[in-house]
Amino acid sequence: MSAERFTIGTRGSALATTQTGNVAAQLHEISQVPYDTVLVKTEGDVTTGPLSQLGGTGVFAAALRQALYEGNCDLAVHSLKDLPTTQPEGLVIAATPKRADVRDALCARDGLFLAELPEGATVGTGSPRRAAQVLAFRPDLKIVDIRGNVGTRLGRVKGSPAQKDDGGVGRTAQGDLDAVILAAAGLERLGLESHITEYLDPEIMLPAPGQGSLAVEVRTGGSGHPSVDAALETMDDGDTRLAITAERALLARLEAGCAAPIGALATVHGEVLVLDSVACRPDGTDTMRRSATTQTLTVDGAHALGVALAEQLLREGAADLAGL
Ligand SMILES: NCc1[nH]cc(CCC(=O)O)c1CC(=O)O
Repeated sequence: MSAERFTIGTRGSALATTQTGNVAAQLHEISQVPYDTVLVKTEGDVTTGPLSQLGGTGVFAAALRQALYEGNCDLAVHSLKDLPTTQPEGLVIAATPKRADVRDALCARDGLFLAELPEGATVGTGSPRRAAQVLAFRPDLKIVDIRGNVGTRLGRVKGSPAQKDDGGVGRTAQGDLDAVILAAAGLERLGLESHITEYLDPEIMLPAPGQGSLAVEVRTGGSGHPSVDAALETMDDGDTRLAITAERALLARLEAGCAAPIGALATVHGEVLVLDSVACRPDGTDTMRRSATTQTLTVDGAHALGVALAEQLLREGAADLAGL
C-alpha cells in the first residue's frame, strides 16, 4: 500500500489553484499521504457574459462536482460562497477550515477610501449585493459591471500596478475605473492585499453568505483514504461550520443564490451565535437589515436561526425589495 495517493480537483484560476494547493498541502502534512492535483475546466471559466446573467448559481462548482462523482478526483475544494445551498445526493462537505477574513475590500486608485471617492466615480463589481450596498452608502457613484479573475479585475483600476503582472491577457489599455470591490480573503490568499485601500466594515457592506470560507467536498463515505478522512476532521473548524450553516440556511430559505442582493454574516461571540443580514433593492435606494441570535450552538441550531431570520425578512417584504 506504499503507492497510496489521493487526488484533489481544482479549477484553473490562480485563486482556485492556490486555495486547493493550501488545503492539499495541509492534508498531506497531517496524513502523510501524497497527492496529485487534477485540473477541471468549468463553465464559469469559459463563459464571458455578465456573472449575474450566467444562468443561476453553481456554474463554478458543477464541473468540479461532476469530476468528484465520476471518481476523477477524491476531494474538491470550493469557495463556499460559490457553492449552491442544495447539497447534491452522494456528496458531503467533509471540512470547513477556519474561515479567513470575511470582509469585502475596496481597491481604489490613489489609496482612496469609499467615502473619499469623488462624486460620480466608477466602481467595478459584478455582484448585485456589492453594487446595492455601495449605492446605499454612496448613491452618486457609478457601478460598472465587471467580471474575470481577481488579477483581471484589479487591473481595471486606474494606475493599478496589477496591470504589469496581468500578463496582458485580454487587457492592453490602462485601468479605466476608480475602484473595484473584491473579497479580502481572495486577495490575501493571492498575496495581493497591498492593493486594498479599505476593508469595508460589515456595517456598510455585509459579505456574501459563506464569503472567506472554503468547503472540502468528498463522496458520501469519504475520500477513500482513512487517514485523509481523519485529517479532514482535524481541519474542520466548528465555529466556521456554525456560521456558514446559519448564513446558507438563510439564503436557501430566501430561495436566493450568490447573484442575489443579499448579504449575511454569522459570528460566534462566546455562547451566542449572531446572524446579521441585509436584503437590498438592487439600485440601493432601500435596504432591510435584520439580525437574530441563538444560544443553541449546534448545526441544527444554526440552521434554525438562518431559517427564522429568512422568514422574518420574507414577512417584512424582502422578496419584493430584493427582486427574489
Ligand atoms: N465569486 C468569485 C469568488 N469566489 C470566492 C472569492 C474570494 C474568496 C472567498 O470569498 O472565499 C471570489 C472572488 C471575489 O469575490 O473577490
